[in-house]
Amino acid sequence: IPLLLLLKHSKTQQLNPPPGPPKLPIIGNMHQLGHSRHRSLSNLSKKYGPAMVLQLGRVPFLVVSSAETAKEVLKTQDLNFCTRPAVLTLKRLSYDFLDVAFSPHSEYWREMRKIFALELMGAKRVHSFGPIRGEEVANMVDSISKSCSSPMRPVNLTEELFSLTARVICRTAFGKSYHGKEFDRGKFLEGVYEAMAIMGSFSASDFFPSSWAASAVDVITGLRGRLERCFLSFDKFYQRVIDEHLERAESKGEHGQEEDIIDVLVGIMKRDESSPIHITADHIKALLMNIFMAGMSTSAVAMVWTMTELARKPELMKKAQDEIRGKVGNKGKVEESDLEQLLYLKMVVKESLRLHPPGALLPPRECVNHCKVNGYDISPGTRVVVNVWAIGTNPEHWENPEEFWPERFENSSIDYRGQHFELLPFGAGRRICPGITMGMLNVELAIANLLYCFEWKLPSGMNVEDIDMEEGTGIALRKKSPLFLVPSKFNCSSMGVS
Ligand code: HEM
Repeated sequence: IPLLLLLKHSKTQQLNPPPGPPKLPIIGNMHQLGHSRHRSLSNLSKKYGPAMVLQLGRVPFLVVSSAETAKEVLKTQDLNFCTRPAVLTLKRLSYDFLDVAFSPHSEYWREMRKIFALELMGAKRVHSFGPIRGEEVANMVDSISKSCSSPMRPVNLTEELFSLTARVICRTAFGKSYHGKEFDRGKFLEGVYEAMAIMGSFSASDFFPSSWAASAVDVITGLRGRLERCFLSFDKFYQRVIDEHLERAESKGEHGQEEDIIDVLVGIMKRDESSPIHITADHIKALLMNIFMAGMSTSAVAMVWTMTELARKPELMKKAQDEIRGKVGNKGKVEESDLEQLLYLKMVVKESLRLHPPGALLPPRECVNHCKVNGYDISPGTRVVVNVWAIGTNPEHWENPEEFWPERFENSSIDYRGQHFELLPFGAGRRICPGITMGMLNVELAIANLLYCFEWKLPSGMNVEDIDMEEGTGIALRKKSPLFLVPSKFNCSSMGVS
């Protein structure tokens, strides 16, 4: 035994772990995370480097803060880092990891991801949901137009944009005719926010795995109870919607409407004998959880930050409006087919995603095999967090990184689809977001119509410096306080096409 201990000791001595701040007993570096995790971690990385290690409770975390190191982890060694840790809160909400987003890397995940990326989020399917996006954006424009009748009345744009994405995603997932009973629209949205708050909250069991004391802490803080209530209300609701879709499929076969996401999944469930995975109601529920949690607030958060940055720079807003109005002319609305030619608008959205990535820290990955990153040894079981916000504002990659300056992309090929590691709002590698096309269509169409249909001013007495840029807490990096702006209707009929 002493010989074995000696061997083990000499082996650990040879390891070269990444640098990191000194840690306290038991909690490690937890006290250094602060209110704004991406900013605290970014500050620490300025001292300890782009690959630094932190100990949170019993769990070691590798924090990545430069494009080069992100490329190493997300591309060169992706296979070693593309599993997700088995986090307890996510286990319940993902039906024991039957989903895509939190399921560990395995043959099962590959099959489910294929279904998600090709059958639910493939280009053809996403475009088939175009009429839903168009109608719901028009409803938002109508709702805002009503406010224009009282001059200088501010509109809560945060509320309008969250409600827009909720309507689009609900209709895409559940279909046009669906009206909830247990979970009406307002309550459903509350449920989604509660689930996201739970996912973003501190669970002692995740940092002290297999500890009875940590489980007790989660019971005492009420986290376990909240999680169970949240899970049960979603479960009951999803079951009813799935049953309705099954009945509809039995009774009518073809019902003549455009297929919604549950129709597609119910179809796979029925034809599925030869497929490697037998899809059940629980698989459908787990995927619905992903669609609501990963798809809804990310798009809305991106829209709010884009309008906030434009409100702070009226000259850029005017430039974007001139482009849109010049290209779209007097059609009365921007359609999805117009978006391709709105190059400045695309740069504006890209710049907003650089400065305010909704996923400021990528969802954690876990190292599977011992390996080296930047010459440092990384042990299996180490969780890996990529600080997308720190990379997007790293002065080594970006000129004047704090400035909102869409023109920086004018002669640049940098794009957000996982090939340019200085810009990672959708992540990269095998785990890259499979909802990019749908997310970007939601964001660009909404912003284009807001800019085309209205002139926007700040509420009276307010200056651009007064716009509150504080970030909220939670799983998506949202603007903390709602954005209020004053709209006035723009006369689109006066426009010609340039
Ligand atoms: C602007 C909108 C969106 C943003 C900024 C965004 C961002 C992200 C990010 C950063 C990740 C993690 C990627 C990684 O770990 O490397 C992710 C994963 C994911 N996203 Fe999105 N997303 C958006 C829209 C959507 C939409 C509309 C859907 C589907 C309806 C979706 C579904 C997913 C799923 C299922 C995953 C997990 C992928 C996996 O682990 O294999 N996202 N997203």
